[in-house]
Formats: sequence, C-alpha cells, structure tokens
Amino acid sequence: MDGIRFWRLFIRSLPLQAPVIGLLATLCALLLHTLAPATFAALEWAPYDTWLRHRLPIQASPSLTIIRRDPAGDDRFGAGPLDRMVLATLITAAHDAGASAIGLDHRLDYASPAQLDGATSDALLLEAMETAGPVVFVQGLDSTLSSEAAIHSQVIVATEPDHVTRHIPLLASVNARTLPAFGSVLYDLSRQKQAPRAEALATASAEPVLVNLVGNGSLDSLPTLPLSAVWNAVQQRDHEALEAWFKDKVAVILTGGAAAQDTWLLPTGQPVSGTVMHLHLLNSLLTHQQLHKPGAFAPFTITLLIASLVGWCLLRYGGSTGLLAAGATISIYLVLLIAALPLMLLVLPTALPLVACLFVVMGSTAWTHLTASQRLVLLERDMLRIRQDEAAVRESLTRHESRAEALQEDLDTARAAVARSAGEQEDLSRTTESLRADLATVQLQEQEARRQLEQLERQLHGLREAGIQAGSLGDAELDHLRSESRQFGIVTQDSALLRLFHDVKKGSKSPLTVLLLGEPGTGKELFARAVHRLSPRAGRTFIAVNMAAISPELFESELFGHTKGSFTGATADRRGYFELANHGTIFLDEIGDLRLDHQSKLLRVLQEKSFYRVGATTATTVDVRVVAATNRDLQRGVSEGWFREDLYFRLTGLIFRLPPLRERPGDIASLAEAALADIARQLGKPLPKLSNDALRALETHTWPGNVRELRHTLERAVALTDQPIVTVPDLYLESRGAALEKERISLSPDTAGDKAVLDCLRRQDFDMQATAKTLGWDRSTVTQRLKGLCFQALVEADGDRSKAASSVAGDPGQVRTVELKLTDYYQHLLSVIEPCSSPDDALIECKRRFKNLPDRHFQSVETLVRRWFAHHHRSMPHTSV
Ligand SMILES: Nc1ncnc2c1ncn2[C@@H]1O[C@H](COP(=O)(O)OP(=O)(O)OP(=O)(O)O)[C@@H](O)[C@H]1O
Repeated sequence: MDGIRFWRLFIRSLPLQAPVIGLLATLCALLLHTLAPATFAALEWAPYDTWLRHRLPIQASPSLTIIRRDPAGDDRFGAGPLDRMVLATLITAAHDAGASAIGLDHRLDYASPAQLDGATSDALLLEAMETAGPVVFVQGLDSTLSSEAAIHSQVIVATEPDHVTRHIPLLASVNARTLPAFGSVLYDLSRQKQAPRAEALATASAEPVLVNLVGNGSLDSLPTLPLSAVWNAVQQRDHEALEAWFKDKVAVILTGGAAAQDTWLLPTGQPVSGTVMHLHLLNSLLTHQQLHKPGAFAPFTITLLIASLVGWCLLRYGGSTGLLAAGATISIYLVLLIAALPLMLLVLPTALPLVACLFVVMGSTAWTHLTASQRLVLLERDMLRIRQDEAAVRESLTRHESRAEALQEDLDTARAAVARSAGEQEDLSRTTESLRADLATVQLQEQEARRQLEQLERQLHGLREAGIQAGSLGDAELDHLRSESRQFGIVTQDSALLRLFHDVKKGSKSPLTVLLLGEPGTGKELFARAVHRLSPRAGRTFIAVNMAAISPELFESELFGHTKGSFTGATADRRGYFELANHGTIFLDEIGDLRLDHQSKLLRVLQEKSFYRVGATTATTVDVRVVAATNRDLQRGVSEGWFREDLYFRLTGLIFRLPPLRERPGDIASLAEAALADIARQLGKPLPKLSNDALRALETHTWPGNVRELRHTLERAVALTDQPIVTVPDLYLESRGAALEKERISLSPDTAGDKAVLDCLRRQDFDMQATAKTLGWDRSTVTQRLKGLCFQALVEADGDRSKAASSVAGDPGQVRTVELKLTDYYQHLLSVIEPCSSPDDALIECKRRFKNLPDRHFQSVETLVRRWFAHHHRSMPHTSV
C-alpha cells in the first residue's frame, strides 16, 4: 500500500522524477564508460586537447635552467653516457652559482665503467652531491652510489585509454618503493631548499596531475643551455655567466640517460620522453600555471546535477520546448566548461555529463511514453479532488449568499417597521456585515479553487499537448496524419487535433475503455467510429447508442435485451445493444445524461462483462469494447453527486478531449470546403464557392454548436441560394453579442416572463450576479424571481424539495445549487410564518416581508402558508387557531 502511495507521489512529482532519471542516466553513462573507455577518453579530453593546441603559448619559467647535450659537447665527452666527473663538475658549478635545486635524469644504480674513470669519477660525484645536496636523481634505488644527499624520483607518466598522455602521477611505486615525481620534487626543493620527506609527499597527493604544456610540449619549447657552453663557462670560471644561468634557479642536467628512452604521445601530437613531461610539470609549478581538476567524486556529482536538470527541463516542458530547454542547459554547461579552461585553468568533466544527458533524453522520452496514461489518470483524480473542493466552496457560497439576501430582506423590513428598536437593527446589520465578510472570504476561496483548477487544466493540457506521445510531430508526420484522418471523415489542419488523432490511433489498439469529451458537434461520434475502425475489432459490429434518447423504462431491455414474456409487449426474445455489439464496439453517447440507477447497472456490465436479459435467469457474457462520449463535465458530476465516481473511473481508460471549433479557427475553411462539397453532392447542385467575406464571417463567428452548426449553416445557405457563390447574407449569421444584446433589451423586469428569466438563470448556472448583469437588472430583482419560481415549483412538487429543485434546475448539474437556494428561501418563509398564530396573520406578515415578490408568485406563498398551517394543526391538535 505504501509502495503504491509512493509510486503515485513519485509519478506526480517532477522534483522526485528528475533526480532519479538523472541518477539512472549517470549510472548508465558510467557503465558505458567502463565498456568503451577509449571513446570516453577521446570525448572527455577533446576540449582540453583542442585548447592546448589552439591557445596562445604560455611562458616558460625564468627560474628554470635546463642543460642539454649538444654536438659540441658530444665531440668533447663522447656520445655515450657522460663521465660522472663531468656531472660532478656541473653540479658543483650550479650549486656554487646559487641554484635553488639541482636535478639530473641520471641513475645511480651502476658503478662507472673503467673507461669513464671508474671509481674516481663515482667518488667525485658523491663528493659533489654531499656538497651541493640534496640532488634529485631518477630511480635507481639500489644505488651503488648511496648517499644521503641523493633524492630518488620517478619520471613515470600516465597514459589514457586513447593512448595519449596527459597526466603525471605525483607518487608512483618503483620496485616496491613509492617515489615522488621528478618535476614536483624539484619544485618542492626549490621552495624549501631542503629535502622533502617522501612520507609527507605520499600523503600530499596520490592523484595524477594534469600537465600544462609550454608550446607543443617538446623539449625545444623549454629554455635549454648546451652542455658545451656551460662546460666552457665552468672552465673559464665565468662566474657572471654561471650566476645568470643558475642563481636562484632550478638546474636540470639532462644526461640523455636511461629515462629518456621511452616516448609518449602528447595531446599536441608530439612524442616526448617521460623526463620532458616532468620538466613541463616543473615549469607549470614554477609559473603557477598548473591545471586543476575537480575532486574524485566531482564528475559523478556534476553529471548527476546536469542530468537531473536536463531531465527536469524535458519532463517539465515536454516536446520541443523541453528539448530546447534541455539543449540550453547543456549549452550553458559547455560554455562554462570551455570558459573554465583559460579563466580558471580548471578542467571540468565532459564525456560523462554529455553521455548521461543523451541517456536522459532517451530515458525521459521512454518514461513519458510509459507513464503518460497513468499520469493522466492521476491528474484526472487531482482535478476531481479540486472540483470536489470547489463544489464544497460553491455550496457554502450559495448558502452564504442566500442567507445574506434573506438578511438583507429582513433588514429592509426592519428598517421600515417603526416598532423595531434601534438596537435590533444594529444587530441585524452587524450580522449582515459579518456575513458579507464571510461571503468575500468564500469568494476568495472560490477564486483560489478556480485558479488551482485552471492551473491543473493547464498542466493537463500541457501534458496532452506534449506528453501522451511525447514530443512534437514533424511536418511530414502531420501531413501523413492529415490525409489518414480524412479517411475517417475527420477534416482538420489543427496540429493539436492531429496529435489527438495520432493518440487515438495508438489507443485504439488497446482494449481500454475510451471516453471522448467535447462540446456538442465537435466530432465525438466521428472519433468513436475511428477508434473502432482502427482497432483489431474493425471487422466486427459498431453499435452507437444515444443514452439520452432511451426511455428510462426501456433502458435495461434496450441495453441488455429481454426474454419472451418478461413484460407486456415482450412477444419474443430480443437481444440488447451489448449483445449486438459482441466482439465489436459499443458507443455510449451522451453518457453524462444517464440516471444514477442506470449508471449502477451499466457499471456492473463494465465490471463483470456480463448481464441478465430482462426476465432471464442466466447471465449473458459479452466481449465488448466500450467507447463513451459526453459534452457534460463528468468530474463536476462526480463532485456534485450526479455521476458515479466508480463509473467515471471505469470509463476513463483513455480520455480524449476534442477541442471546440473556436480553439481551432484555422479548420473552418477546410471544414466549410469539405461540407460544401458534400452538401452539393447530396443536393445534386454544382459545387458552390464561398466569397471571401463569407469565409471571414464564418471564421469570426462563435460556434456554440461547433462543426454540426457550421454544417447546418452551410446546408441552409446552399439550399436557399441559386448563386454559385455563397455570400454573407446567405449565411444568416447572428453574432452572439447581438443575440445577448437583444435578450437584454427585450427583457425588462416588468415584462419578462418567468420562462425567459429561468432560461437566463440556467444559462448562467444560477449565478445571480452574472444573470443580473446579462439581464441588466439589479441582483435582488433576479433573486425575487427565482424565489417566486422556487415557491411555485415547491407547490407543484407537493413540497418535495428535490423534485422542485430539479424542475427549476433543468440541468442535473445545477440541481444541488437550486436545492440549496430553494431550501434557504423556504426556511426563511418558515421563519416569518412560524411566530404567527393564524394563516391570515402569516399572510399579512409575508406580504410585508416579501413585498418585492411578483404578485403572481404570492399565490404560491399562500398555498405554502396554508399547507404549513394545515399540517401544523394536524400535528399539534391542542393548538387552537
Ligand atoms: N473534424 C471534423 N471533420 C469533419 N466533420 C466533422 C468533424 N467534426 C465533426 N464533424 C461533423 O460534425 C457533425 C457532428 O459530429 P459528431 O456527431 O461526431 O459530433 P458529436 O460531438 O458526437 O456531437 P454530439 O455531442 O451533439 O453528439 C457530423 O456531421 C460530423 O461529420
């Protein structure tokens, strides 16, 4: 149960769905990362690589001096390994000249051979190290020349799965010992001028660092000195030159030793040795140009955040707007990512977020598809709840309104009666004021309910627009749908209606019950037939039943059939509509007009798929697809109690709301054209044309009867004209505004008949204010007329309030409102007559109190008064009149 509740909450809540979709997409992207690491690496580093290749070159550090071997030096010392005596001389010279740190790509794990002065040169090197130390060497832990003054380091680089080298591990394990990076240890030395402890470095950073390259990353991009030049300066004791080269600088002596053999490919396409990579690292440290990456969990967190945001955009806005919003989010991130490189030297993750976003797009589309119908049902429930709240608010509003009106009346009478004391009057007006305040509060509540309702409707509309089939349809698909819908007699250019047809096509394949909602003449039956023809039941029967047209007595017999002799007139067994539609589709039109007792019978068939023919003792089972339609607001019916909630939910397997013609004026031209062709064919007349003005008039007319009314207008025009062109006068259109104006002018309170006032009240849903406005009367005049009508109906219904209310309301949807008003009017009447001792006294009092009630209605008041006294007498025999 909790699971279901959570699921409902989840499916309703975007802030919950978006992170879950984001998380799943991130996990999928991570999985893909492990499956295709090379592709990921190429994508991940694309912005960084491109930036390295195309940015303005960065400066090499003036605090770095690199001595490299040159041909002149090789002529002098030979091209092979250098005599350690030479290295010792260079180290001493650099140290004497004030070098802040000295490093060599030289290994100490072998003893000098005899041809390179053997032990003598080794001893000289050791001595130089002791004097200048510490000196950084590469690897060679089991060094033959062990010295406290030697720091062992590594020139290892890390290679990505795309075989490009971008990182250097600051610590790496060599022969089971953790060694610091050559570049970083030299930098630390230069800063501290003392040997950093390896342990301290081990905790300092285990993450490989990204290297910022000078130029293309080759050795030539860094400042180097030829070995021969330095040697000459040493020999000539050129202290000035030596100080210029080494004072407060990091001196690196490249011996071309063992570390220089392996080469690695840089993002710039340049192959380099590990030592050169480490020199670029050293340079970026010295120039404070090192690159940063967010922490280990940052790619995951950033990806989750962006994927969730993109998911939210897609789910919130849906369709092309959602895609645009998602695209904008991704673009903003890309701009940030690109700007972060030069501005902050920060490398943000690329591949994971982008791939996750791709998964989010696919995932949200699938999610929207899978849950659209469920979300619709939940939204319907939400709307229903809101409607119920609204009904409650409306009810209390009606109560307060009537009460306030009654009090106003009492107040008027009280004012007129001199006998009344001033205190009472004050009391009365205080009550009225407080009721007015209540009324204002209730009206505010109603406004709020309406706002919520509108919001939900907008959500629902948005969901339908973009959600059901997720995303907009392309022009080609719309064209295809346009011609396909024509085959079902549906003429439309409107993309919303075409999308709806698209959904109907999809929904038709399922066995779900379909509910078609829409104003009269919007094509509900047309769509119901399309549902049948598009379904797997197309070859079977389609039975259309107008529920409003079936007489209540024959309801069961018509729908479920009867057996011979089950009632008078049942001369033979007869199959009902449900049986006739077996294996096919039954279309229950005007389902909103079904009486409550018939609703329960229908519900049973929908639930059990079986029924009893009238007079039968065994049940008949059928397999029928139900399509229902109504132009009434069933949700309101549920909240007001005239439509069963369980039946409502049975019917709402799939709901389609057909838009009225006023929401798609673009359809009028093509509908008119199709209707004219049809009418001309039926009447055997040549095809008439519409004048431009006539078309404009049709397009600006409000069509309460929608397509049916449009068709009738054209039928009448074609029948009455012999001209090949239909003009504006042929259409006999009357604008709605003009009709209302006419009504307003013709209805004055003195002359207007009750029927006309009642019609207007019904049209305005018994909203006194709106009716008064339409009629141009004041509100209390309308109230008096309704009061009179209610009293009259009460008399005719023999005091049965429900019956009286339903005869005044006309529309079952208004019965509740009328009943509330009627009850109030009657209660008020009773409060007037109860203190009176005789009917005649009561009538005199009523005359005084209801002086604005039309005279003809006073007869009803009299009847009610006399009936009440008659009843009162019978039930209270001791009271004498
Ligand atoms: N999109 C459309 N294209 C062509 N004709 C249409 C369209 N919509 C409605 N019509 C025509 O309008 C008329 C009324 O349509 P239909 O009976 O399907 O409406 P309805 O919504 O079921 O009306 P009601 O609620 O009054 O039963 C029919 O003649 C139908 O062919």
